Amino acid sequence: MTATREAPAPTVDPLNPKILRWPDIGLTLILDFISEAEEAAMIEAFYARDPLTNTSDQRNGRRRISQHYGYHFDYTTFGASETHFTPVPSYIEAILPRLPVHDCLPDQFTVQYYPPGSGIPPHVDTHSLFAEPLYSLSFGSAVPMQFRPVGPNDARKMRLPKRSLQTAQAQEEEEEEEKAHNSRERTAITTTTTTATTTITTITTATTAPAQKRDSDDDDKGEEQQAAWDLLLPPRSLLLMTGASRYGYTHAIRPRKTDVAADGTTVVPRRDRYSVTMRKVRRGAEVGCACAYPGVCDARIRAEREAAEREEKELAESK
Ligand SMILES: O=C(O)CCC(=O)C(=O)O
Ligand SMILES: [Fe+2]
Repeated sequence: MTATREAPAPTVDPLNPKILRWPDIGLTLILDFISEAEEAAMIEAFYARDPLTNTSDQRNGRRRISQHYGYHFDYTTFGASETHFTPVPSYIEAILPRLPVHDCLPDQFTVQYYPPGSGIPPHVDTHSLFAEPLYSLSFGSAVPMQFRPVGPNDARKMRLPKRSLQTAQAQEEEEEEEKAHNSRERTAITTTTTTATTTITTITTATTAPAQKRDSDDDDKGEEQQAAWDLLLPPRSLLLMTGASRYGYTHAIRPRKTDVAADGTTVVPRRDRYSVTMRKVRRGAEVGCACAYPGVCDARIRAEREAAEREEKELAESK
């Protein structure tokens, strides 16, 4: 397993020591964003909707479970559905006025439960479909989130003609299985739907046969992986991703049952962790992206593809 560096030192807000910033990449972490009472209410609300009657199975299966609120994503129009809307629970509504970016309030919410051993594969939340600020509110227990600047390998893989569509959960299971088989890994990027309501572009791991020769993928992965670092997300903290951290970094939660503490030796068992991902869905003419990371920008990749198709058609017609 590749050792991961700790997050670079943040800038602490001079007026509020609970606000930590990484201004060069647009990342902010606000500690104690919600109270313990709010946290308890959120956990209760999660189980009220998903009683997990088969809890031991869930735990053994180490499956992430998602609940969706607000506007759903419509794959037929490639935009927000105006008809498919799940009312937003009051415990989420209550925190909206407290969010730091007032002119772009989220309207799509994913509550996720991560039993120990579960995670979310490295991904860049789709650029064109969600507005810039992405929020993740953590509750239940702390977990390290792994950030990694995207590299040429990510861009190359995102342009592979064949993309497999599978759920992030299925990928996680695959990852787990791969680990269990103790095989070597190589990277592959697929476009992934977490559910019918959100899209994330995922950089996932796939297995090569143990006997297979090392290829450039492995080398690329090694290089890119070297730049990865872990940011511990304490319970009740709010993470805000904008700029580079939103458009030009992957983020992931490794599917592990334990983590190594900052001292480098203490093994910390994972506990139940929950999060609320909050995004604003782009609509109509707002769908698109002009970020500084065309390599991993779905809007640019789509435009490239359309241009290539046009060219091909023109060529065929001129024959
Ligand atoms: O659980 C989290 O904190 C992050 C989830 C996430 O990255 C996503 O839903 O896109
Ligand atoms: Fe994400």
